[in-house]
Amino acid sequence: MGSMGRQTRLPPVLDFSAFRGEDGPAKAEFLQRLGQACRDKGFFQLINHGVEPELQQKIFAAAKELFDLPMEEKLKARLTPATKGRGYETIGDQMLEPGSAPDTKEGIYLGDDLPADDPRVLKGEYGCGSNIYPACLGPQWHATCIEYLQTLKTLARDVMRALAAALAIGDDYFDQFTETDPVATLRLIHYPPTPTTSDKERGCGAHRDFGCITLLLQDQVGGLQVQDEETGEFLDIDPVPGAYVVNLGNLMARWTNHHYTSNTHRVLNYSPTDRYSIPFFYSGNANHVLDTIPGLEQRPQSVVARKYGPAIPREPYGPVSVTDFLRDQFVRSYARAQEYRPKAVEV
Ligand SMILES: O=C(O)CCC(=O)C(=O)O
Ligand SMILES: [Fe+2]
Repeated sequence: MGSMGRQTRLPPVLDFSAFRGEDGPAKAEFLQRLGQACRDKGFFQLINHGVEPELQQKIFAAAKELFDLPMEEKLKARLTPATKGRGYETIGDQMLEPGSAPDTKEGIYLGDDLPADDPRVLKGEYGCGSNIYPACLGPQWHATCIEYLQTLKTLARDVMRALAAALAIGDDYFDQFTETDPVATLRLIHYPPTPTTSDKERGCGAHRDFGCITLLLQDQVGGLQVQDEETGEFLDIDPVPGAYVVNLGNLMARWTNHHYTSNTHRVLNYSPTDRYSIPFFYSGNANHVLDTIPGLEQRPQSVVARKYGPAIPREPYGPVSVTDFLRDQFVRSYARAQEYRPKAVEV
């Protein structure tokens, strides 16, 4: 394939104002390109999404403030089995890519603060709990995270409507999944430069996201790559200032009967600078039972997926709740790091 081929294999940058606006042909073209991106790689970038740059700057500042704290403070908010998918994880706690070394990133997971007597908390559902973060950061830090989380929930709901529109299943099809308290998780991540002396070290190992959609805000350092499923090649996703990188996860692939695909991506921060990124994972109502959307044609597995094995088995699918589907994948990614390095956190 020549340079033309490489160009066309890069995920598109899509203008969300075309979906929200009144210009019919522009909207139709947006939906056509969106559908194609979701079938091809399940990966695209979104601009003109309406999230204010000031809010994006505030959340990056919050991330830096956290990661600059002494390790002793950060470890007080550590992710453990008891914290139900919330809290701080240190370098090496997670291994997203089997066969690599544990990821050289640190991060924190945050979500809606649910009271201890919420039925979802009592049942121990994935991603349902209360936030834990270093107390020295104070309530303003937490308020910034919640403001950003709420803003991204609205954007995610709209992106889901666009995905439904592109599937021609009715724009509100996914509302059943999102209207009542969708599980949504914010992750702040810091990548020190990835050591280049080992071919096993990853900032973030190659993986497919677990949930439905991810809206990822990355800084200008670069290092995010998405795999071309036909050739296996990892393509650099050059940062577009302020844009969201939208990833479809395994839940969406399964729900759409593999009509839309999840994608494999990774981060190798080979720059000499620290990198910060803010993924937001949108997973829908915890107790929603997933079935396959009727009428969607299953797309064949790619050469790469066949070679390395699919991320999720294709058939048979019994009904599964969102919470069970997610928990399983999450737990395995931490258990893997623990087997590699027994002192890593137990989740
Ligand atoms: O930091 C990034 O750019 C990617 C993070 C990621 O893939 C994840 O948290 O699932
Ligand atoms: Fe990811």
